[in-house]
Amino acid sequence: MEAGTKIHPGTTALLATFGYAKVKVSKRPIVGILSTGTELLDVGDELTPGKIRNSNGPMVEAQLKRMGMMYQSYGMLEDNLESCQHMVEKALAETDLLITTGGVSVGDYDYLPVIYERLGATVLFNKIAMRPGSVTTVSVLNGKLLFGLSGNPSACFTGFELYVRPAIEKMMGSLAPYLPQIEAELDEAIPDANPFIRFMRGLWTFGADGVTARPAGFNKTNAVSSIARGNCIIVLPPGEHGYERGAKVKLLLLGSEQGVSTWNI
Ligand SMILES: Nc1nc2c(c(=O)[nH]1)N[C@H]1C(S)=C(S)[C@@H](COP(=O)(O)OP(=O)(O)OC[C@H]3O[C@@H](n4cnc5c(N)ncnc54)[C@H](O)[C@@H]3O)O[C@H]1N2
Ligand code: MOO
Repeated sequence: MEAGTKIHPGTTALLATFGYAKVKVSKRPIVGILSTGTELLDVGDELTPGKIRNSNGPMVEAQLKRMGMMYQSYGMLEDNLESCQHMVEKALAETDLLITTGGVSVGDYDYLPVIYERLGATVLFNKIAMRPGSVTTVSVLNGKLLFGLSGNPSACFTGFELYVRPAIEKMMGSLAPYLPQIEAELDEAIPDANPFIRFMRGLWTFGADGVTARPAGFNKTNAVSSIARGNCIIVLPPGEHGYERGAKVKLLLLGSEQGVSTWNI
């Protein structure tokens, strides 16, 4: 088996068959997660005016778990420059890479860009011509990557799958770091046009017409329900027109937790 091959039940069986009880593997990096925002409440807290429960922290943890990764959570922090900087420094010292959510745009209380500057981190990019997740920022300090994901849940989710996931896979020497990609037909029109490439939470199915896909519900950047219902990301290239039903699109496939109700074999 080639170095960089993922060990799954089939490869485990092959190794066992040929007498390999132990093999050399890549070390899994430890990932730090920090959610920022004065408006954030813990999952178990009662909602109060102007507050919102922290869904990004648990979501990113679950995205890492789905990849089989280990993580260290640094919880939530209010938008306070000193305490956020202190926590970023602590987290960087204790982990191999750090994911932060929120506070990365141009608002008065968006402190991550200032923290990167104060720490002397090299910003690799701080704007991407895509929707959602345009504010996704990646910097590097002493060889450690800092992923500044958007606070908006759909943008945070997308930023993880498009940028964090392949980076972690590469760190482990993976030969196939990107989400699997297939082609499908839209079974619902997406009428609005967008000058930027869009990565839409979608739902793919396999039926009489082959593989078809549709948006997984309300698809705004602040939406959480479409992340919950989606099983793929529909890639919509930029343009002056929307997409008709039947249009061919590319899909990036997410985990396969969602089964089907019946088989038609
Ligand atoms: N002048 C400009 N303003 C903004 C731009 C721009 O280009 N120019 N881009 C907008 C875009 S697009 C996005 S996305 C947001 C992202 O800003 P941040 O990443 O700094 O995120 P926050 O402002 O901290 O939060 C955005 C939104 O998400 C909610 N949030 C934050 N953290 C969590 C969490 N852990 N769980 C659930 N929800 C969370 C937060 O309450 C806000 O509603 O910037 C735009 N502005
Ligand atoms: O980064 Mo913002 O999510 O493009 O919506």
